Amino acid sequence: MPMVMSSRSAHHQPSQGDLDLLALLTSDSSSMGPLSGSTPAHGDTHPHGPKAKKQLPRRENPVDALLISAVLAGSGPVTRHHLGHGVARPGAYASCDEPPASSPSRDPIPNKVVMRSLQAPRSERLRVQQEAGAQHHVPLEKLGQSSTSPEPATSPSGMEARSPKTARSMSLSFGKDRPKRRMSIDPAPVSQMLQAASPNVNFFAHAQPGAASQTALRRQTGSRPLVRCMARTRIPTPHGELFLHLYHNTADNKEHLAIVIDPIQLSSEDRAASPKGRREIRSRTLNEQWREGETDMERVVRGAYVGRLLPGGEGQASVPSTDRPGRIEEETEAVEDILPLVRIHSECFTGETIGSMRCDCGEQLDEAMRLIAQPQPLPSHSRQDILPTPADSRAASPSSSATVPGRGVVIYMRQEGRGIGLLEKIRAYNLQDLGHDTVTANLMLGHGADERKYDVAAEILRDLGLAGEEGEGIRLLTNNPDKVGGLAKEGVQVRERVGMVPRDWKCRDGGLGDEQDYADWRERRAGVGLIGAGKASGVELEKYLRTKVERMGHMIDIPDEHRADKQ
Ligand SMILES: Nc1nc2c(ncn2[C@@H]2O[C@H](COP(=O)(O)OP(=O)(O)OP(=O)(O)O)[C@@H](O)[C@H]2O)c(=O)[nH]1
Repeated sequence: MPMVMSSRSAHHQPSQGDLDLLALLTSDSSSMGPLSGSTPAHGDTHPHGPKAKKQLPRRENPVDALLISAVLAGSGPVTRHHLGHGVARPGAYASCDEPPASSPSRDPIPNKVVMRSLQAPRSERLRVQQEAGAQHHVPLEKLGQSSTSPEPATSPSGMEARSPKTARSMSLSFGKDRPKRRMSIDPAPVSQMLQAASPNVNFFAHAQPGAASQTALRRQTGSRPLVRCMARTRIPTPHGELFLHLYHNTADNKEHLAIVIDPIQLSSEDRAASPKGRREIRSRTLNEQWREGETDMERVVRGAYVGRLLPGGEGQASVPSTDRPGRIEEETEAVEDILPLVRIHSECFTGETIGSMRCDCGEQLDEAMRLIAQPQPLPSHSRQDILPTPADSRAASPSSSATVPGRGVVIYMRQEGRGIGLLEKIRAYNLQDLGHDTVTANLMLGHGADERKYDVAAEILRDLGLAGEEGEGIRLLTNNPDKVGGLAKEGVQVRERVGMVPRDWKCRDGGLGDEQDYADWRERRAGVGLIGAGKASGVELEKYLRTKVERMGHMIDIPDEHRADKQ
């Protein structure tokens, strides 16, 4: 109901209209006639006549007569929206449209009913909020030192071995001119800054949306796709701590991953036990400065730090050099070291997540991580006939002086179903249940036997400094000749291939000893899912493995008892 009150007299004599209105509103009757003698409402140019309302709608809610009286006795033209602050007294908020109470144009009104608003208008509250925010706000450049300052030419090598000239200690909270404060003290501006810096879409799509521009990006680098490590974080696993890296690229919209096992980055014991001159496995694109004025806090949150982060964030991590991250510059003499062990692993939801035993993908992922994390004999001490024991794999540091901490990476490619995707793989499984093998099922669905490509994986290796262009090269964990050829074609130096033997075959043919070894394996199971778990086995797995060898040329010998002609 409109509550524009009739004009009031300066002495607060209620008009007849006011009294009529009061009587109407407080009356119990539902059949009142038109108001008699009412004066027009404020601003209303139509006197009561044929056009005037014959009846006012019945109010369902009881009306507080005292409230109405108070308004009538009070101030000037007021709507109910302004009711709360229309009657000014010092300390209350004045009517929005009227001059302030101190204005000489306003007459003091004796005996006015005082109605104080406990809440300021929204605009006023926002203004106060902003002022308060500004007082607590720390400029972005103060949130950690800006990364625009020149980096030392030398790069840090790790948390304990770092020298002051190679690594600059970092306060995660504030600049040097302020006393150190924990970053949790002031979360609001930090989160604003981090949210503004968040790359929540594909980096390359964000930078230049559209397929055409992605093609243009590729042209800039020849035929090679661009990759960028968007973030990295430490993950503790049954195989030790590792760093998970997430990549964007220009070739597809998938988020490929790199699981980096490089214990010297996190453990001083492993660093001491490693050959001098061992280079940390770090992403070049992650370590780069991404924009002018990027703060240390932004870099830390995306994982571009050296060392280990601790609660409070102070004193342990440092910002890496952007030119040659992770190298121990003081070491000039080349010292013999193991080559990084690399696995290019293709996503397999069924095998890795729900424990399918149609394939050995889950076991392979676990086995690859286990093998990379194991202490390794130096090449000159290499004893191919001795396989490390499960006890070795549990040990945090090398079990003998002839071994050094392992290192390497699993590149986890989102190429589900050998590149055909999960939907098509599920359909292929139904064909397999009808008796076809994995290759035939793919072909029947109109796919290639294997549709994977290795260009993005090669670029990720290059980004991690593992493509071998600077002399090192890798050992590749695979039985698949296409992987070796695919990476070599992309310029990766594969110095050695290391076979992946299914655990079931190892246990049975004595390669790992006997069932007792397998029992040990099960014992060390500490993770959830298949990581840290045992072996996959079963008739369907046997068939799958045989197909890989017999139809896809995988370079592994089928044990006698598993050959089809022996069954
Ligand atoms: N299309 C199809 N893909 C499968 C099937 N079983 C597993 N995969 C996929 O195969 C990929 C693993 O590749 P494999 O050929 O088993 O092994 P590989 O990686 O080429 O070879 P290795 O390096 O020796 O292990 C994963 O992407 C799985 O999702 C299947 O029956 N059909």
